[in-house]
Amino acid sequence: MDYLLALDQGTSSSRSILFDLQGNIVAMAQQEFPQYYPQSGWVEHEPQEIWQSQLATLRDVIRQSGISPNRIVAAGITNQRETTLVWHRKTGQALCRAIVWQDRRGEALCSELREKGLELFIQTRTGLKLDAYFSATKLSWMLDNVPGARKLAEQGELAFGTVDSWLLWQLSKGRVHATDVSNASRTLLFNVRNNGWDPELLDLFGIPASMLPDVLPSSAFYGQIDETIAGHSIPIGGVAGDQQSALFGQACFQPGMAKNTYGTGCFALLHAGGHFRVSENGLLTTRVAQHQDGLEYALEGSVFIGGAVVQWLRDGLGIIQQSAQVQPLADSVSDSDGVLFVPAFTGLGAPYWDANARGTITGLSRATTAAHIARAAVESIAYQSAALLEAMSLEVKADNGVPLQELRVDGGACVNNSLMQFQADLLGIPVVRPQMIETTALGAAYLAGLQLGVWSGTDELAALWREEHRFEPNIGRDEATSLMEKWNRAVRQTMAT
Ligand SMILES: Nc1ncnc2c1ncn2[C@@H]1O[C@H](COP(=O)(O)OP(=O)(O)O)[C@@H](O)[C@H]1O
Ligand SMILES: O=P(O)(O)OC[C@H](O)CO
Repeated sequence: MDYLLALDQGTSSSRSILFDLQGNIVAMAQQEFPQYYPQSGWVEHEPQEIWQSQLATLRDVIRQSGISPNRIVAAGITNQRETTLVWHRKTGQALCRAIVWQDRRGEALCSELREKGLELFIQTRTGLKLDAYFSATKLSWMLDNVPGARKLAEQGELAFGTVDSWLLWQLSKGRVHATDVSNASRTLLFNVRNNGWDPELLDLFGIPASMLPDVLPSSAFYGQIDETIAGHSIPIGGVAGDQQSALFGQACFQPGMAKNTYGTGCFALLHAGGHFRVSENGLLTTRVAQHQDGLEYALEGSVFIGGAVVQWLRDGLGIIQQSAQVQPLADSVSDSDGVLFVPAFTGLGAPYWDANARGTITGLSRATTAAHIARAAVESIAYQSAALLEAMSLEVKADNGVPLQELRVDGGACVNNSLMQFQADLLGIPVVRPQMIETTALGAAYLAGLQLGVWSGTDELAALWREEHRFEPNIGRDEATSLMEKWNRAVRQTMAT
């Protein structure tokens, strides 16, 4: 029996998972690492802590499994996206801490460019909104603020990368400086329609082309994990950003197929085939993980506070002690008795895009209990996702694309059956949970396995996908519409505050 290794470098922890060739988990190791918040709106990671935690889990998973590393056919990398790193080519030393995707310090440059009317120009090339979320303004900030950085960059001495590139550099002992299309398409520097770094965008953000990694398809030969790392060299056959990797791991290979990941936030991606859209509903167009020739896109939208609302019930309100307790508490009442909870703690993402909105709980009465608030909190995850997916459906319908048939789900909060049922009720389509919910890591393993010839194509992968539970809509469309109207009214109140 042979194995595939997935390295999953997330925002709060690094994980390594060993899969067998049927896509079953054989062993898993995880390590959290520190987050740094040097000032309001700033979020940083220490590059060495990212690498050392990933390395520790890689070694740990191999040790735990008792498998000889020469039986690992290939490794795949998947990662938190947009987070920006720069290092010295000669020494491999990081220039400064990584600027994390949540960091807002690039906002000043974004508004400058917005004032110059460049938003649409950028969106038609990248598919993205001009926002500090993406890598370009983070990289530009480093070049302007770390003493001597711009000069070194212009002399070709610095390398830029997202987290995948940083890991590739470390794993290959400085031999590989590369990224994949799904990660490149989150930088605001990559022209997703002609598949290359865009000279005009580089000019706009002041980025020297010599810093950039080579861009490869997501399933490709990236080089070897150096033999000193695991005792045997292992080919790296796949790289993808975590949300695109989850879309791949969910076997959403055809237009109209979609997944929603219910983690701290929620990330919904709808496969859009070869159709590039400039969204008018605040959605992003991004490249899917690429395993063959041709350009394929996904529509993407995110909910900032998803499962995190449950953490707030635990840490902020103290009405539960553990996340899992939310379900029995919420299920102890038959409905939220008119309570609506809009958890706009950090503003609202797609389709509302209001950075200044703040959370509200409406409809409180003397009869309201902690259970009603818990129920409203759980329902808010489904309401926000439904609004997002509705915007996606409208967008697809407007240009006769393939409509959403069902929603595949994963992420830590998808274990909540009541949440999944309510999601199906609101959407009016089945919500389907697979047996394997570690789809992010699985996607990276699939991409690597395809490259090494473990599978001949995506049909074989689609056959490995197994349904665990299907939640069919239980309410009429009129009732769902009326619920969404009430929700949207509550959202408007939030935006007015
Ligand atoms: N039973 C549950 N119902 C709703 N949310 C839950 C439940 N169990 C865990 N969560 C939430 O799921 C999130 C964890 O999911 P996970 O996929 O591990 O997140 P991430 O990858 O973003 O760290 C947490 O925000 C937690 O509050
Ligand atoms: O690391 P996660 O799972 O929080 O995902 C982060 C996303 O890739 C950000 O775009």
